[in-house]
Amino acid sequence: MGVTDRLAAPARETIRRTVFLPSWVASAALAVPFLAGLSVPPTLQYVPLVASVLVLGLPHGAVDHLAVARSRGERPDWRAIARVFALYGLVGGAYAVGWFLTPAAAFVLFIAVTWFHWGQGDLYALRALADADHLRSVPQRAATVIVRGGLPMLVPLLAFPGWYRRVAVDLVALFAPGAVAAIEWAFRADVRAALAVAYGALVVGTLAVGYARAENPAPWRLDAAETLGLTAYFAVVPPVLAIGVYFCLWHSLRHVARLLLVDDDAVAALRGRDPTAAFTQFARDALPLTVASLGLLAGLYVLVPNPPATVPEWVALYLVFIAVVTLPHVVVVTVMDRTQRVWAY
Ligand SMILES: CC1=C(/C=C/C(C)=C/C=C/C(C)=C/C=O)C(C)(C)CCC1
Ligand SMILES: [Fe+2]
Repeated sequence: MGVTDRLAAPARETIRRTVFLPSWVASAALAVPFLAGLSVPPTLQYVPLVASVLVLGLPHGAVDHLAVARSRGERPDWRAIARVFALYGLVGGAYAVGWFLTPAAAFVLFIAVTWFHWGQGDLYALRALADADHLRSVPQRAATVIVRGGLPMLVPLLAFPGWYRRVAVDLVALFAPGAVAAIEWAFRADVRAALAVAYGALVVGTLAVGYARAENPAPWRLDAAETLGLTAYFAVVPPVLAIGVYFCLWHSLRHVARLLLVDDDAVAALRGRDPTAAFTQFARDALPLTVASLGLLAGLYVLVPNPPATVPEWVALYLVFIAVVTLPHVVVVTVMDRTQRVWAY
């Protein structure tokens, strides 16, 4: 792997301690009390998602304009930056129009894209940060992407269909209040049961093949423990809260680590065991476009037919905005996957 090769052992060790540990501690710290019957008022459950506007979540995509060039070992020049801006304008712009025209289909696409994207993020982390050697073939890696992405996108549908539906309604109702009718089928008990069986079989099958192919058992154990741990997490923690925390401390933190590892100044700081300096470097890079995003979010507020009034509706508007920027973000990350040889042998 390109990334692994460039990295001195101490830098990788620092990354693991600052990346894996917080995600495990946060998810366990939430799962255990909910397992014991804790309940949290609905409005409070939105806090992590709201925080993700500034803390890790939105900012993790705000350095996309620098990321591709850096992952190639180049300094981003204006041409490279302009290409990413054009990508965002074209792909994000087209998808934004799609939300206005067919909000229910746009919502389904949002779930599908996030499913793939959060899965691909975990595949990178397994290969580059956890040194997984058990994902030897493309089908195994594709299955891992589906398994990992399904944890935040499918398990909440199985465990909390009411919550899931409520969020879907909030998103599409910004554009067309009745539009959720088109996706009502997804919340039916028989559909969810079929999805649960198929997904369960895929999880077991993927982990079993990985076990058989693992030379080094430790990364496989990490993969299995994360997969089963997150299954429990998304099965017991209400989804808005669960996804809010996962978005910041799992997906985004891992992606920020990936970005640090292609930034020479940040790598130097990590080598010196100074993660704070490395993360400060990231914050500086991410600040301008995070602020610009808030301006675009305000623009979306003006444009939607039914502007938000309550916290859940504001979060719905934010999620639509996230959807629009996630599509080009996935293109950027997929290009990084290629340069960093995440799918190569
Ligand atoms: C909040 C929430 C949902 C959707 C969240 C999504 C889809 C978030 C995507 C975030 C992205 C793509 C971030 C960028 O990396 C569900 C599943 C409808 C269920 C209920 C709670
Ligand atoms: Fe991402």
